[in-house]
Amino acid sequence: MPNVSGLYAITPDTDNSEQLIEQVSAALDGGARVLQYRNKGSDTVRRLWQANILASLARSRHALFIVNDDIELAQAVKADGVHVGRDDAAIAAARAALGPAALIGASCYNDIALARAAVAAGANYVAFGAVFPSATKPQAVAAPLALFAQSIDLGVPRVAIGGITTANAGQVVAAGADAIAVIGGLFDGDGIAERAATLAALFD
Ligand SMILES: Cc1ncc(COP(=O)(O)OP(=O)(O)O)c(N)n1
Ligand SMILES: Cc1ncsc1CCOP(=O)(O)O
Ligand SMILES: [Mg+2]
Repeated sequence: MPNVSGLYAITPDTDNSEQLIEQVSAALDGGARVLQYRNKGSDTVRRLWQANILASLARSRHALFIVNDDIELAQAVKADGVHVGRDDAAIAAARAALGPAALIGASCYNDIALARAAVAAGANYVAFGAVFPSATKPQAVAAPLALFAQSIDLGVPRVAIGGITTANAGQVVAAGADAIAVIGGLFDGDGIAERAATLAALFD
């Protein structure tokens, strides 16, 4: 089964679909290997429309497409998988709905025991964060980079998230993260393809 590694782009939450498509195309052109659709603000119709377009964009670039939180939306757009956190569906429920081939990612915050439980429950990758303060999610719990050295034996890819930029991503990769999940540090401002290429090259 393909799994997550390298640059993991997460979409900014927006109703502006035209701009979103341009931004995501640039991130994929730059080398993002995984794309997560994360939208908590738009209505159901727009979310379905955006997710469908982004799923085909990701597919055309051979990148994995993951939907945040929403199992039904992941099913509707034939996503590669879903990402769930503590306020979302249980891993077992996601697996039951999406089947054995789906990629299920689990947020584990700063908690290795939670990561071990997530793997035991069938998660295909885990995420630790926020590894740096995040303007996108300022209330996120702080997670030390040491978690990556401590979780080498987990047996699934470990994704870092939170406040990652081209300036600090090298530290995260050096700490042992298998992938870096980025919103603001990738999508804020012009030059998305260039930033994506810089971030992706850290895994070469
Ligand atoms: C790759 C990745 N890691 C962590 C999260 C955060 O998930 P969660 O804790 O459920 O918070 P929300 O993103 O739903 O606000 C993620 N989405 N992706
Ligand atoms: C969803 C999420 N979970 C922890 S931090 C975060 C937001 C990541 O966004 P950014 O890369 O802009 O800090
Ligand atoms: Mg969530």
